[in-house]
Amino acid sequence: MSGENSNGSIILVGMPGAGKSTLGVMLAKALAKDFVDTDLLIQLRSHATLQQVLDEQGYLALRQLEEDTLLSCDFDNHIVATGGSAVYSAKGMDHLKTYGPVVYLDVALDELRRRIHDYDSRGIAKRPGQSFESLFEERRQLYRQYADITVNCAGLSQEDAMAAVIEQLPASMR
Ligand SMILES: Nc1ncnc2c1ncn2[C@@H]1O[C@H](COP(=O)(O)OP(=O)(O)O)[C@@H](O)[C@H]1O
Ligand SMILES: O=C(O)C1=C[C@@H](OP(=O)(O)O)[C@@H](O)[C@H](O)C1
Ligand SMILES: [Mg+2]
Repeated sequence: MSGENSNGSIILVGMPGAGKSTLGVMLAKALAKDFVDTDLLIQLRSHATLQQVLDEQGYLALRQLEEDTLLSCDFDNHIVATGGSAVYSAKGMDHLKTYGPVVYLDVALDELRRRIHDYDSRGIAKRPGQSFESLFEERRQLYRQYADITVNCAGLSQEDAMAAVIEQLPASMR
C-alpha cells in the first residue's frame, strides 16, 4: 500500500452502519483510488474474525490489535474504511491523518439502528452489555474530535452520500 502521493487519501470514520465500507468502495471507484478496509487487515493479521477476537480476547484486545494494525500500514492514495472503533487510538488516528482528511460519516441513531441488525455479533469493540445508544453518545465526540470534514448523511441514499462526501473534499481531491 505504499506510493508516491501522501496527500491523496481519504479516511472514513463513523459508527458501525454509517457506510464506511460501502461508500469507501464507491469512492475509490469514483476517484480512481485504491481501497482498504482496516477491519479486513485486522482479521488477516489475527487469523480470526473480529467477533472471534472479541469472544476469545475481549474488546480491549481488539482495540489494541486495531491500533497495531493502523500503525503498521501505509495508506497512500487509498480510500480507507476504518472500523468504528479506530477513534479510540490517538496514535492510530494521528498516523491516519498524515495520509489525508478524516471524513466523519454522520448518521443519526435511529437510522443506524435500522441498518444494523447484528449489533451483538458484528465484532463491535464495546464494553460488555453496553447499549448502542450509549456507544453512540460515547463515540460521537471522538468522531467530531478527529474529523476534518463532517458529512451529514441523514436521509441520503448511498449514491447521494457519496456525492455529498465528494462535494466537501478540497477541490484538489475531487
Ligand atoms: N446511505 C445509505 N443508505 C442506506 N443504507 C446504507 C447506506 N450506506 C450504507 N448502508 C447500508 O448499511 C449497512 C452498513 O454499511 P457498512 O458500509 O458496512 O457500514 P460501516 O462500514 O460504516 O459499518 C449495509 O447494509 C449498507 O448497505
Ligand atoms: O465500532 C466498532 O467497535 C467496530 C466496528 C466494526 O467495523 P464497522 O464500523 O465497519 O462496522 C468492527 O468490525 C470494528 O473493528 C469494531
Ligand atoms: Mg465497515
